[in-house]
Amino acid sequence: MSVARVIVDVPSRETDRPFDYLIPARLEGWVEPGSRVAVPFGGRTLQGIVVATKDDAEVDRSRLKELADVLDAVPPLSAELVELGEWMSRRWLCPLTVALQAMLPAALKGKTEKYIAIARGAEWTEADRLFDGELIAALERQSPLKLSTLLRQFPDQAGAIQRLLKAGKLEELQKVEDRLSVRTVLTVFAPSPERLRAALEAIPRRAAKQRETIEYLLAHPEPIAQQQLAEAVGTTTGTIKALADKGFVELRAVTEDRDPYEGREFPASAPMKLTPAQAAAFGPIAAAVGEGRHEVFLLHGVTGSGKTEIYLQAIQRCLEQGKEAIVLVPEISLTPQMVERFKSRFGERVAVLHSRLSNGERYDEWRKIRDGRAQVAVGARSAIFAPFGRIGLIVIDEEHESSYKQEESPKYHARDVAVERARQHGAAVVLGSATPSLETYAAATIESGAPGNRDAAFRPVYVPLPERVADRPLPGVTIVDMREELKLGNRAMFSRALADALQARLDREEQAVLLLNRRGYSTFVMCRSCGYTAQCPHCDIALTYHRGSQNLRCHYCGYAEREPTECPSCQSPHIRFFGTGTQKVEEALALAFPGIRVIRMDVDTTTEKGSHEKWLTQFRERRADVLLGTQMVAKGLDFPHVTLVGVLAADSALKLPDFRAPERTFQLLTQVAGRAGRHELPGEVVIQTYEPEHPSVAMVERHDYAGFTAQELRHRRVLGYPPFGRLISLTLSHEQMPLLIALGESFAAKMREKASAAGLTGSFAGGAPHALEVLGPVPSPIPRLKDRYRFQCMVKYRGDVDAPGWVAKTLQELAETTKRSGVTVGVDVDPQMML
Ligand SMILES: Nc1ncnc2c1ncn2[C@@H]1O[C@H](COP(=O)(O)OP(=O)(O)OP(=O)(O)O)[C@@H](O)[C@H]1O
Ligand SMILES: [Zn+2]
Repeated sequence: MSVARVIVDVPSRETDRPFDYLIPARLEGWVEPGSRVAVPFGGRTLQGIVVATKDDAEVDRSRLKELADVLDAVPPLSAELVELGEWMSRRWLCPLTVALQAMLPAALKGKTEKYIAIARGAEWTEADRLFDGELIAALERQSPLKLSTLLRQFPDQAGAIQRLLKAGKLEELQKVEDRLSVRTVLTVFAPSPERLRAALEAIPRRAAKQRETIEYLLAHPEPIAQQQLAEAVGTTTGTIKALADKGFVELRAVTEDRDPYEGREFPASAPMKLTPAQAAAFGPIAAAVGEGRHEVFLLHGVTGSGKTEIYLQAIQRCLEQGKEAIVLVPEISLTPQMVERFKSRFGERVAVLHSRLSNGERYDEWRKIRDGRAQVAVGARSAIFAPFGRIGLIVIDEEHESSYKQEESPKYHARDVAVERARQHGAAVVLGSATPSLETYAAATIESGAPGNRDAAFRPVYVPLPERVADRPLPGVTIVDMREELKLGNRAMFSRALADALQARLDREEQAVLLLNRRGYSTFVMCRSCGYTAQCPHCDIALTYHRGSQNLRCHYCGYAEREPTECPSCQSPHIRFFGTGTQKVEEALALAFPGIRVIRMDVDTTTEKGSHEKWLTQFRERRADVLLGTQMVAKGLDFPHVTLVGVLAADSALKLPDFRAPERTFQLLTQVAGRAGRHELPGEVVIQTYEPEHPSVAMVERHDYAGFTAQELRHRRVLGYPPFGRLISLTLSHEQMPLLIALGESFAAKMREKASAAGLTGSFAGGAPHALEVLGPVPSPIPRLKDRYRFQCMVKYRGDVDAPGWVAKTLQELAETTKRSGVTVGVDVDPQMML
């Protein structure tokens, strides 16, 4: 008998190591790295993942427990993914189980369920039956029975169950339950023609329908769904069941994939002839894919330069090598239009993974990948864990998107995972963007690399694509200073330039996209008389006004209160809602342009499943003049009749206390501007702002990515921010502030000790090649959430410094103190959000 090393699904630092279990004889041969198992752990049964197996010669068998069960016929993870998980847990300082669980489809994240069973040898007395007869009868019919089901049937019997448990007549069991549901279809399997003919002999003449069914099967011998067969013959499923009961045909439940794109047609598309610029960019990528060589490319192509066609042809090349490809796109741009481009080219070979699928649908798509029925996985962030075994290419579209970073643990960045996974597979990586992140751009273009940026080995090959296809020009951009508008007496939401441009579109029956940049901007409530703003009583955050329910809500803790009619502080009735919501813009459009047809896309109008698709189809079919929305209208859309893009409040996110705010603003504006004039009709862009001279706005006018980046990189270099330094942030939270400050200070002190012990004496600002600095503890930008104070420490380092290792070690040294004080510690390595 051998031993399995299991990572048990308890996400804490203390249990973050493999535990050994004996593999009982009945499970021998079923257990390998990546298997999902149920194990006894601390008196409970829990789910775990096997990370290794070993011979029991090395261990003291008498001390080990046995595995309770293996949960899948085919292990959901592979040895390669288990190793990737180990790498992630070191890279982002998270427990291994957290990394491994992130790779499983939600349907496989088992939950432990309690079951009640009749204890072995239990004997019922008259009294038992008298008091608890129904309960006992239910268990006698089906034992074990889920506790939750039992309590649903007998809502007031919790006491009785307790009593019988204590008396040893019932026992409690634990099982790991999958939420996995497969759809099965009853399918008829016909035997050989000889046997069918024999059946015909045996069935009496009066059973006409049975005979017709057999005759039908003689003519159509392939397996057929029971329902479908009944319809074809013009009978009921009863007839078929009767045949199955007599053994004339076989009836089996067959698993069927749920196809989220069922009933949709994807007209086949042939590869396009690449433009010379595309061909030049494609060359080196195709070579690496063809040779099965690991190489990372930064495909820097302006909006509408035809990057997607390059992805498609690179994937083609990859499939020709008999390998598999993963394509990541931001969740928000996983629009039907994007999916269609892949499905049209590769048809059935494409599996799509995104969060708008149901758990069941996602599980089915995932199985297509694992079982080798799909070779291309298109999906959002977590699709990077697609269970392929022979990856030849990984594409990350819009590589600068912050949604590739997961904000909860494991706080991984899909781009980094992609590079590591591709390295293991000898696969090529294509990072595509019109506005690459400064980190990637610097790594690809700065001669010496950017010191301290991720790992030194990250040196993408720079592949530019500076022009749009077919010599189409980039759209002309007009920047409107809204302060000037105000001076001239225009108090409207739309500048004259934008209003004129919109009117021209209506006259010419062209279309417009309007972006309301609302990141960091909310509809809050303020008193005009005293300046009071409505705050959450539990968090240091302004409450947001919700027009639908007419209440004020906290987006962090869910607290809600009724909309005030007077100021709670000074009783003035002049309490107003501030901030421009998309609803307000919609109303203003209707007033200014009577009869205008507007589609509004924001969180409120896109909650329903399929709503994205519905709106975009309507817009594509030109059933609306304007597509108005938040960030979600900025990306990936390619509509021939859009000739105008308008941006309201371009600068609203610039004030956020985040050093990436200018970069994000520039990216968003450039991306949305890129939606205009992508086909024959030329495009125009109008950007309204209060800060026309800010580089994030001004450089968009000239489509000057290089200029913006050069300037921004100079700032970053001075401040030692990425890509010229790396960050690890530590967030501490607790109800009592002093505990936080004390723990934060111990952390900072211990980190500084380690730095000086390693001889890091040079200062960060002084430009030392290897340096480490600890900032804080200081209150977090949101200093209180859910009644808990929040403090943070920031570790800034560059060069050859093992800061993540030191942080891990320091947290270990402080584990006792942390546990005693009850302070919650969150670590974010290479954080993307500073809030
Ligand atoms: N070789 C080609 N010949 C003709 N048309 C092409 C070619 N390549 C791409 N196109 C067309 O050019 C348009 C823009 O291409 P695509 O959407 O791939 O650009 P992109 O670089 O991905 O843009 P963005 O980053 O803005 O999403 C599309 O309508 C596409 O069909
Ligand atoms: Zn709150």
